[in-house]
Amino acid sequence: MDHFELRDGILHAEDVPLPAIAEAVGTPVYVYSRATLVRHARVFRDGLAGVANPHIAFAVKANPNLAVLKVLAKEGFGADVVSGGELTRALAAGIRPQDVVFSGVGKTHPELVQGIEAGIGQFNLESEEEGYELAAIARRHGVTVPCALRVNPDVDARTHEKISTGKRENKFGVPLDRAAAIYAALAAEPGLEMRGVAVHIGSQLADLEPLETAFGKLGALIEELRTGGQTVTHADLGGGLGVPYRKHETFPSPAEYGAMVARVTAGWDVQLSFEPGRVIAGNAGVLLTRVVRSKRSGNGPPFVIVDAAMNDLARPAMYGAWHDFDAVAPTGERMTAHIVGPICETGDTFAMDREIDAIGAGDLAVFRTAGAYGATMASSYNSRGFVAEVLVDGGKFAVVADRISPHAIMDAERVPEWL
Ligand SMILES: Cc1ncc(COP(=O)(O)O)c(C=O)c1O
Ligand SMILES: N[C@@H](CCCC[NH3+])C(=O)O
Repeated sequence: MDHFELRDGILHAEDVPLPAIAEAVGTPVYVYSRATLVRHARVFRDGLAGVANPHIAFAVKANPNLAVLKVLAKEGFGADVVSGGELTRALAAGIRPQDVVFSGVGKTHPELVQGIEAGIGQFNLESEEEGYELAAIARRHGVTVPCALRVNPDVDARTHEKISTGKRENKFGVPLDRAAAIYAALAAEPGLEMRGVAVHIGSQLADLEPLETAFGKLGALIEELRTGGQTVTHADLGGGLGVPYRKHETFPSPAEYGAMVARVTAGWDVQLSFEPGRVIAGNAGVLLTRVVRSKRSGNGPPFVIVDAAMNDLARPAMYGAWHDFDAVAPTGERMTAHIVGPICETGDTFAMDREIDAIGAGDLAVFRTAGAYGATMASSYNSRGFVAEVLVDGGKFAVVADRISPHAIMDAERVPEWL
């Protein structure tokens, strides 16, 4: 359930008719619902009722917009960040440094320094090498930094191969069979406080079993570490819970997920952290677009050319992902069409042979489930600029990211005088 519904035949975001946003801000534009973000945050937290004192860190990569982060900060969420830029955003949005977890395989030296200087809550180390580098920086700063070791459990998350992170061949974490030795080696380093373990096996997970398998392996590792004399007080279970992209699809609920977590982790005696992204933000946003024109295509269905493109919403082009497409003012008529953007690539295709609301030039429509991995993956390809973002709250709305024009991008470019 989300807050994007028809009222008197017009699609609204909460109490705001989408045509009002299109008129004020133009299209394409991402539209987020504050009420949906808040509801998802609470449903996720409530789902963890069986877990003592869970720490929930929103995966900033899913939607790093400052206003979105602030909504979640107000819900008591921390942040899972994977770059200095995300760290800066999380702090700017009011998330306390101690509630920030820093993940990522390629944290650079300046990013490690930034994390230390900000006093973040935990570094999730993804390699032994990173651990030694962080330890050296920590010693230079005269501090001891809290760390968890991310392990690669070699579990197939059964999701799209490009967003699977927990198979042996993926770049993430350290191999489970070396984890205890690496943990012990890093725990001996002055400057590091090895306090826990972390796992994240992938995104858009449709079933709980791979997660349960991964968590089971993590539990066994905790036991092994403790038997070996190590201290383990924290475990980070990552994110990954999938969301429906098509009407009538069902996914495990946060409550089912939480019940599984409570069962599997009973007796671990650690503080658990979570890094949900998509499940919080995905269905809290749509990409509002306008049909530029329809074009006949031989004997086949017409091409409905919209003003949004793969540079604004990359998921269909990148992963062949499905996003429901609905007219803002549906007439009840249906048609079959190919939905494409204006970019000069065949890959700029949102859907082929899709049955959709009958729609034509000038009409508004939305791509649903665009609140996660939408605007954040945008580019300015074909010199289209960067898409704008709007946050709705009841009957009001605000632009929370300006549209960045091709002019503004050009302003950052220089032609050397010798040319
Ligand atoms: C380390 C880490 N944590 C959390 C997430 C968030 O995942 P999701 O948006 O699937 O919940 C990701 C992305 O998959 C990730 O790489
Ligand atoms: N960008 C991906 C998710 C990546 C998750 C990264 N940890 C998507 O749109 O589905």
